[in-house]
Amino acid sequence: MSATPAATAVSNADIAALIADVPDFPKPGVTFKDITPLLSSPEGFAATVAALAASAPSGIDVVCGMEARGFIFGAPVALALGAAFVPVRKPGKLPREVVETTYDLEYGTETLAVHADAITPGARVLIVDDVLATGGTVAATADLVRRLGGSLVSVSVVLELAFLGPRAVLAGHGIDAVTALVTYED
Ligand SMILES: O=P(O)(O)OC[C@H]1O[C@H](OP(=O)(O)OP(=O)(O)O)[C@H](O)[C@@H]1O
Ligand SMILES: Nc1ncnc2[nH]cnc12
Repeated sequence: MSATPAATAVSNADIAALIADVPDFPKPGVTFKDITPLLSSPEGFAATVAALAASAPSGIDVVCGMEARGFIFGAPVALALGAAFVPVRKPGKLPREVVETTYDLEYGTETLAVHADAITPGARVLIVDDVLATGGTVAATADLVRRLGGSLVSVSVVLELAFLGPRAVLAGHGIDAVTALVTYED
């Protein structure tokens, strides 16, 4: 007898169908990938979290999720893996000592911060986010993880804008283990 979990009935193509293109947001020339229809689908959201968790190597101690959309997927993935969740936040939000870094986005610049004691040296870390665009956010988070002594073992995202070349950027930071559920080639 076999049973098919509900989550596996939803394919990555189904997940892609729940991501909407919004032209010229937040500025002309950018096509914004809107994940809110995916979040509105309990089956789609559950399948996405399950697929992200399934993509992780074994023995993950910490999942880092970046404010804000990385929290939506990172926290449930951490629960699914039995790992700690560490929020990587925009500046001025964390109440204790932080390490922080500033980097470029597809549509601006951003600073991210993490509590200085958030990661035990040697901890095996998975980064989870919704979108991999230029790769700047993941690279910045990897920098924070490493400054705290964490071992970044993998990155999992819902969608990748491959035409922006993020893999080369991440490879330049020594990050080769990257999983995207949905990839846009153009
Ligand atoms: O690969 P990159 O070029 O760095 O872009 C990807 C990042 O951009 C978005 O975050 P954003 O800073 O827009 O913040 P939000 O999650 O608060 O919407 C997205 O959630 C990723 O974190
Ligand atoms: N095109 C895009 N759509 C949604 N989130 C993004 N983050 C960076 N680029 C993005």
